[in-house]
Order: sequence, then structure tokens, then C-alpha cells
Amino acid sequence: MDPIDFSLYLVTDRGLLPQGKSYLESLEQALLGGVTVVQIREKKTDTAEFLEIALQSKALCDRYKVPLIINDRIDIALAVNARGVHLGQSDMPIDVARKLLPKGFLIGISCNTLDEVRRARESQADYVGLASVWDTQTKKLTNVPIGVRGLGVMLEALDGSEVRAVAIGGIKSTNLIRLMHGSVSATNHGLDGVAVVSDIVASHDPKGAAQMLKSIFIACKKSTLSFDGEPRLSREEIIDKAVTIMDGVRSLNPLVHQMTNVVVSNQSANITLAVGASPIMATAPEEMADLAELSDSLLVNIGTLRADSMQGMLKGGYSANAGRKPVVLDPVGVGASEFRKASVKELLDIWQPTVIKGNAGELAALAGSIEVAAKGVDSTGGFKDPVSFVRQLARKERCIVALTGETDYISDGKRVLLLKNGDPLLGKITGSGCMLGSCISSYCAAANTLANEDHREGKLTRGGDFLSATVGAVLTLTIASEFAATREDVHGIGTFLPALIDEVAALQPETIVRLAKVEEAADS
Ligand SMILES: Cc1ncc(COP(=O)(O)OP(=O)(O)O)c(N)n1
Ligand SMILES: Cc1nc(C(=O)O)sc1CCOP(=O)(O)O
Repeated sequence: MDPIDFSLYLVTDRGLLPQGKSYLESLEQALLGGVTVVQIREKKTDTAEFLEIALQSKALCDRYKVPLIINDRIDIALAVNARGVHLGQSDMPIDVARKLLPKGFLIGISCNTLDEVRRARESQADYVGLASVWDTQTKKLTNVPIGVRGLGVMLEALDGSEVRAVAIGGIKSTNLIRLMHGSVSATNHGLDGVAVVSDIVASHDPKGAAQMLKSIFIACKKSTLSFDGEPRLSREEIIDKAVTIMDGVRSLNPLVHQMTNVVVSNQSANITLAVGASPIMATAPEEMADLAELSDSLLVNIGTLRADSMQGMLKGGYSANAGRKPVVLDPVGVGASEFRKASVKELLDIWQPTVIKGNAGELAALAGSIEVAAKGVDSTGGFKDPVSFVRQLARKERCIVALTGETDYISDGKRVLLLKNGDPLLGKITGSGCMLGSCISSYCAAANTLANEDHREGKLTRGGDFLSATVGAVLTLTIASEFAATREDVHGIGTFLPALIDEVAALQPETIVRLAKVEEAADS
């Protein structure tokens, strides 16, 4: 029997059909839109009616050569000669079902935890439905949503097995790119498919909805599973690219949406102006969708986080992802409280960052490492092996990671660059890290706008060179700090800050090329 293509797995729900659309009409349109598997899910229907619907669905799916799976009911699956059955954790155990079903009959099982995935693997399930990724209106959930980052761990548990995996729960065309990026395991294990109910069934245009989901899935499947897609630039080429992006910021004047903390708001807005971008500091959830359209990048800085800021941050990142704008996360003081830790976890379960920047204490807390302690927002030490740490974190979070300190380490998960510019005064003023977040967001905005869109339809952004953008932003702030610190009118931290802002604005690309202290760590 042919292997199943799980790419776009439709799970039906007649209760969600829009007024005036019949079940079979909706199903046929979804099939025309490219659905690759169909599961009939009837929770409140008696046996006779379920059988009738299953027979009609089977005839239609046969016409489109799409396999049919029946939810929960082995008897109905057998009666209509379906390709398989989908079982829940409290349905019939797989080994018992296997004995009742003919050879080659497919058995899928829902899994909400890592243990359930391991048991599904031991029981030789054919596939797992990893559920639920996000909250959903379609069904009352009895388990906590897994979140995008939780999926990677579950997928890793399937490494080396034949068990296929689809994700389900809250998946829509607007969050599918994020799902595909964020769910890939550290071992590069990605999803085989996505199972969707409402985004197709509740649509007036199920064909268009299915086409949209399928094209995103296929594009992402090609682009998310590799760290090797980009050409490898030399150290000199990265610096050249960084200054091209610096020029780009000045000529394009990108709009940089910033949700930052109350301590640094003013200096962050000013440093954004100094690099040549325009800041917009806005936090209300109500305006996030509009701002994602209008602005060229987003900075989320959790410095003075409040419960009521979270809604804006969740919606802001989600809207920026949907609009393919870069998102920079500055997890300020994340290790200081359980509230901050849980909030950053929640943000990263909803949206994909393009860059994460932080000091050693912040990045250790974000990665769940106890190697580096922190005092409030400051680190009280460093990593034994910062190069490996930053590379691993970038691989795990699938984004650029910038670890700041005396030496700044920047990685895309493959290579690690060490940047050694900067005056010690930079570490003495408050908010220099936050200002760097603004600079990185500005440079990423320009890099995204400058990027060639060819073959980029599966990317969360237009595919800009965010490694070079981050390098450029760090060099701009640190080299400017060296000029500011030696000025005659600078006598301490009070006079250093305005001088720094002036020096950033005055810095020339050729000065960066001349003074940049950039090295590359050996490949692991
Ligand atoms: C592909 C897929 N994954 C998970 C589920 C959920 O199944 P289950 O846990 O049996 O819950 P109900 O569907 O019965 O509510 C699914 N149906 N399909
Ligand atoms: C059928 C189902 N099972 C889930 C689980 O968590 O087990 S979530 C779900 C429905 C998913 O619907 P939508 O795509 O509309 O969010």
C-alpha cells in the first residue's frame, strides 16, 4: 500500500459548517484544495448516521484518491473499508485494536505528553496526533496546550522510528509558518503534517483555505529543516554586509515598533533615531495588527513586565510573524522571577523570534541552565563554554542568538562570531543592553526589506541576513561607545549616554570596517 502523505490532514466537524454550506460540498472543496488525508470525526452522532456519513465521505475521498480515517470507531472504520482509525488515550489500546484490524490498517493515536509519545512508539502506532498545540474553540481541552516548543521534544522521541507525526489544535494559515519553524527538534526532526478543523471547515471557501495551508506547509517543509541553506560569508563579507545594512537603515528609515520597559523607553527611542530608524513605542493589544502592517520590525523587551502587557506582546509577535516582519526578543531579567520565566515561555510558544539577545544570566535562565547566576537584570558570571552555549541555543530556538558581555557572541546555530569592541562605560550605564535591542531591531528591519524574496514563501521573514544585521548593530553601538568614552566632554555615566547617542549617529561605515574586532570560533 502507498505510504500516506500526512501534509494536510483534515479533521471534519459538521457543527462548524458555515450557514448554507453542506457537509459534502465543503469536503469536496477541501479535497480540491489539496487536503491529503481526511478524518471523519462525529462526536454526537448515532451509529446509523455515522455509518451513512462515513460511506458518503469514503466515496468522495476515493474519487480524489485521498485516504479516509475514522475517529474513535473501529467498527465504522471496518464497515466502510477506511484506511485507518484514530484513537484517543482513553479509547481502545493499540495492541487490542491491532488484533481486530486487518494487516496494513493504519492506527493513529493522540498524544499530549512525552510519555504518551514514547508509549505510542513502543505500541507501534503508525502515526501520532500531537495535541493540542494551542488552545482551540473547536473542542473543550482536558490537557494544557503543548505549545510550539514542546513539540520539538516530542518529535525527538520519534527519532529513528517509522512513526509519523502530525500536530493539531489551533492551527491556522496565520500561525502555520511559526509552527513549522518552532516545532523542529534539536535533532532536526520536523512534523509530517498538520491536522486542521476550523480553519478549513468553518471557512466559506474551504478550497482556498486548504490551498493556503498546503502551500505554506510545503514551502516551510523545504526551508525549515536545514541550517545549511545560506551561502557561508567570510568574516570580511559579514562586516561588509553589516555596513551595507547600516547604510540601509539610514536610507530606508524603517519603522521599528518597540514594546520596551519604562526605565529605558526614552533612550531606546533616541538610539533608534540615532541609527537612522523611526521608533514607535506602543503596547496596546488593540493596535498590534495595524502596527504589524505598518512597521518593519518588532522589539519585545520584558524589562518592567506586567500581566497586562502580556496580551500586547503575545499579539504583537504573532502579528509580526504573520506579516513576515523580524521580531527581536530581549528577555530582560528573565531569571529574576517565576512570572518572567513563565511569560517568556508563553511568548515563545506563540511566536517565533528572529533574534534573541541577552546577557549570560538571561540566556542561561531562558535555556533552563543553572550555570550562570543573575542578580536582577545583571549576570554574576559567565559560561565555561560560551561558544557551544550560544550555538546550541540558536539551534534550539531556531533563530540568531546574541550573548552580550565583554565579548559578544553571535550565532545562527551553525557558526559563532566573537565581537570584542566596546568601552567598559557601556556596562555601567542603565539600559545599554536595551538600546542594543533597539539597534538590532532597526538593522533587522533594514535587512528584511533589503532581502530578495525569491523562494522565500516558507520563511517567517523575507529571509534577510539577520546574522550580519546583528553583527552590524553590535559593532555600531560598541565602536560608538569607544569614541564616546574618550571625548573631552565625557566625565562619567551622566555625560556618556548623550555622547554615545551622538557618536552612533555620527559613525561612518568605513570606521566600522577599520575598527571591527570580529573573530570566528572554530566549527563544532
Ligand atoms: C490527528 C488527530 N489528532 C488528535 C485527535 C484527537 O483525538 P482524541 O484524543 O481521540 O479526541 P477526540 O477527537 O475524540 O475528541 C484527533 N481527532 N485527530
Ligand atoms: C479534534 C481535536 N483534538 C484536539 C486535542 O487536543 O486532542 S484539538 C482538536 C480540534 C482542533 O481544531 P482546530 O483546528 O479548529 O483548532
